[in-house]
Amino acid sequence: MRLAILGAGGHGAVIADSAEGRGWTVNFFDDSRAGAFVDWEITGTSSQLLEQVEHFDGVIVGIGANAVRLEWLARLRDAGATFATIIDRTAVVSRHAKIGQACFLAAGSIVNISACIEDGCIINTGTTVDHDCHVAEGVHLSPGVHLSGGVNIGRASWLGTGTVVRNNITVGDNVIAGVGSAITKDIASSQIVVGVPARPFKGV
Ligand SMILES: CC(=O)SCCNC(=O)CCNC(=O)[C@H](O)C(C)(C)COP(=O)(O)OP(=O)(O)OC[C@H]1O[C@@H](n2cnc3c(N)ncnc32)[C@H](O)[C@@H]1OP(=O)(O)O
Repeated sequence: MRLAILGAGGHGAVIADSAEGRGWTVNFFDDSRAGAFVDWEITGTSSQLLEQVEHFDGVIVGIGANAVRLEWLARLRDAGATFATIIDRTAVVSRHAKIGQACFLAAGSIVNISACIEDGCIINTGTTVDHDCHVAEGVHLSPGVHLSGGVNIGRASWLGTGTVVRNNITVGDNVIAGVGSAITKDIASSQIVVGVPARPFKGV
């Protein structure tokens, strides 16, 4: 099975590592580097991937930035890509959970019963998504995030490393939660929050 990963960076390499553990042969495409990359050779650019997309059994975008990842997923879908969801062999996913297309579930992640992960999400290392959660498309749950039961995370939101969320909370679209946040109340869309409990981020 041939996998194309768009984006030869740290996140792409983590996906490749998990994908090989699942029997995929990895091909990287990237616009800003060529030649050798970790244990692989970069096959070509994003334009070349768009031209060759039908030659791959699966395609995934290895770009952490949510808006950029979603934009590329749309372009690849229009080009006729078949998306792959890569679930590391050490991840635990309930057979009663729903996982969308072009998602990555990293090592040690857990998705429990009746959870729903929409397309293009990253459930990063050691992150847990408990029962009845809904994670909208293009969300990134960074390493060590813990969603209690019944949590809703809106489109393209990014929860930083170690964020924890109380049960039955709704986080809007395009929210950023800084590392170590504890989200105890609903968060409106397009907010940046940090802290314990999480409050609006004032910046510098
Ligand atoms: C495998 C992977 O690596 S996946 C990627 C995981 N990465 C993450 O989770 C990173 C998430 N990003 C963050 O937490 C960032 O700090 C952000 C988005 C909240 C803020 O970033 P910036 O706007 O660049 O803020 P900056 O770093 O300049 O910090 C400004 C101030 O806020 C403080 N601050 C930054 N983040 C936090 C936080 N999470 N909690 C409390 N305070 C914070 C800083 O200490 C600094 O305080 P100071 O002015 O007293 O020195």
